Amino acid sequence: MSLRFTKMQGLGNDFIVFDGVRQPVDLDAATIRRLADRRFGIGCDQILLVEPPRLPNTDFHYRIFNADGSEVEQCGNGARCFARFVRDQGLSDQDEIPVGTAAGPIRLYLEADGQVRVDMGVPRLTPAQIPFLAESESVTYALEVAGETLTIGAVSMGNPHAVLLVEDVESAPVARLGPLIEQHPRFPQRVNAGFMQILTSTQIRLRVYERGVGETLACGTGACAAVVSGRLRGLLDSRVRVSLPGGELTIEWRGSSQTLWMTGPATTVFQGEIE
Ligand SMILES: N[C@@H](CCC[C@H](N)C(=O)O)C(=O)O
Repeated sequence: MSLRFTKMQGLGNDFIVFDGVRQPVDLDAATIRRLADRRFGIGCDQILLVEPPRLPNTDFHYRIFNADGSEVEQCGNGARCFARFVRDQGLSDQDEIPVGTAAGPIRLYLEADGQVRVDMGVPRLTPAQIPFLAESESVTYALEVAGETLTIGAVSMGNPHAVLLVEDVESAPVARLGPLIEQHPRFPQRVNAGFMQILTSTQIRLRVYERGVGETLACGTGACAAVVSGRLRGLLDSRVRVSLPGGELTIEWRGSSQTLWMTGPATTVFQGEIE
């Protein structure tokens, strides 16, 4: 089978994007792992698949696969690339694009300055929605990891996130704690682990160890979850600049039961065809 693809990136979080509207795309986990491999394949953190709509009042369905082959519910940097892709490929001529995901509908807005703004929906905080094993909902939880008690926030942006506060993001033990948190038995569907340094009430630094990938240069939903957790802890304002190793995002969230907005870039790197 020969497949046309586009390589894209949002803040260095990189994607292989397939148009599953105009060509049949049938991906199994082994094929995804092979395509995502940086030596034997094209290389990416996630594969994004554009499909015809499944949910009412949406124009497309957006599917996301991690480099380890697992299908996941949401991807923020991918959502911005998805918007740029459907416009550049002529699949849509709209500036506002409603899209269905496994986590529900989101809305993508192509801005005049080239940035993409995404209505990411309302963050989910109850343990069952994340999913996270806890007696009741709380702003922070104690999590035992390798003999240490960590204080984490737990947030779902459609996909699960644990958020830790650190003094200095550069020296944060992302490589040591990331995999242990990702696989922690209290997160039955595994989890993305964010390490957040608060600079001011309007600016944070963040590194994310992503479920199914490892540390990436940026995680859009991780940035959303960090701002939600920081705001619930009373440490952040409603509009926050998030500096990630690959660049910056702006996150806006007024508070509980409000929708969250993410704004940032989306870039095409190259196009190709693979057997
Ligand atoms: N890079 C993404 C998140 C991709 C999915 C994540 N690894 C998961 O398993 O939930 C983003 O930009 O949000």
